[in-house]
Amino acid sequence: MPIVKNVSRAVSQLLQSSGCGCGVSIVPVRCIGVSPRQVASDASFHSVSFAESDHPRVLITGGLGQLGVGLAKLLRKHFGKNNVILSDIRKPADNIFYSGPFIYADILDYKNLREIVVNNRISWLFHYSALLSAVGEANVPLARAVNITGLHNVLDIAAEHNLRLFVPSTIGAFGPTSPRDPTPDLCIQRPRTIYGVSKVHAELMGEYYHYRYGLDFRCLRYPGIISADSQPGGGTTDYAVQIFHDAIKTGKFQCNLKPDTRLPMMYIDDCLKATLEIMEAPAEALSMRTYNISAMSFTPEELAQEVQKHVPELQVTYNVDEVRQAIADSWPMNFDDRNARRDWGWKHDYDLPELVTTMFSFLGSDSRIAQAN
Ligand SMILES: NC(=O)c1ccc[n+]([C@@H]2O[C@H](COP(=O)([O-])OP(=O)(O)OC[C@H]3O[C@@H](n4cnc5c(N)ncnc54)[C@H](O)[C@@H]3O)[C@@H](O)[C@H]2O)c1
Ligand SMILES: C[C@@H](O)[C@H](N)C(=O)O
Repeated sequence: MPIVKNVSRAVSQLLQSSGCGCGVSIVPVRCIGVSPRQVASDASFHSVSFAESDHPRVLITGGLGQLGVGLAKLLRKHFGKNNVILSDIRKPADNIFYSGPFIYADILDYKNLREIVVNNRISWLFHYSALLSAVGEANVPLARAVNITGLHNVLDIAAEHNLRLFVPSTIGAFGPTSPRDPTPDLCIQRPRTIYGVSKVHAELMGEYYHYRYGLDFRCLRYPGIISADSQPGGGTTDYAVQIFHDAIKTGKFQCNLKPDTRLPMMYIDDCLKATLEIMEAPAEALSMRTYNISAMSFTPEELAQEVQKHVPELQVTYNVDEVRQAIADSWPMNFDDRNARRDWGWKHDYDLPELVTTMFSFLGSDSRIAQAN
């Protein structure tokens, strides 16, 4: 009888302690072929990390998309080439394969992912695999599997192995009933795309695992990201990358959004800098676990005018894609990122003129691609 009493007291203490996020000692552990179950552990994830002198061992999922290769390059500079493993389900180009460790990892294969984390002693995981807004609408079952089931696998493995976990969210996590100008961190989130729904789910699940199990979950809501040496993966903001390539190649650009569609945007270097900064921020500095980050906001017309300062002969026409336009019309026009600036010192470097100049200096010469090799 006393044993039963002690056990029930311990269980009730554990349940009461949930919510503070500190010292919670139940971890969800999944057994292959068995439904999720819980085992006791004395881990405190907030304090568990690598020793001060060590570098984290990093895994990037979905690393061959627009953002992953640049992230690997930045992290390898900080933590050493062999401490950062890039992964994807696609075959890497030679220059990427030979620039550092690459591994096949399907986030829908829980066992394979767990094996990679264990065998490589991973301590930080950047979860980049996703189907973006436009391709997600074109294949909802796949988007649901990758963006939701895949996230569940990543969350369980991260909690089980005490990982620090970064999951990017997006301006697409807001919807038509959210305040759009500006959009604060905390407000109504009722997105109308499977992409947005899956990202709100990721934000909430990550925060739930943080408060319930102590998982060190960190999340940034990225604006549309603009990069010179990597192609976007099928989103609503892709036009803002394509215009540079078309301006150089043909001098003609057909935009699939209306000229006055205002969306938050960011240059890739700012995005990756923010990602590293929030992962390095001391836990005490983070009053929240999901932050908006912002740099600039523009319309296709404003971007075209800035591009025409470099390519005056550029001709821009508009052929609106109804799916993308409806998505863009439901997203924030301006992003309020005051909390990120206050809590961990977020500050962007690139506004529209610097972005455009930098894009042309990279695209004009192939210097950036050459540097990556
Ligand atoms: N690029 C942006 O403008 C932007 C903006 C906001 C948020 N984000 C987020 O940042 C992350 C990276 O974005 P991105 O632009 O590089 O995306 P992307 O679409 O370019 O790349 C996603 C990658 O995920 C991989 N992937 C698909 N299914 C997979 C699976 N089953 N297992 C493993 N990998 C799989 C794809 O092969 C692809 O290389 C995503 O989570 C995205 O939602 C991106
Ligand atoms: C905004 C972002 O999440 C992505 N670039 C998209 O348009 O889907």
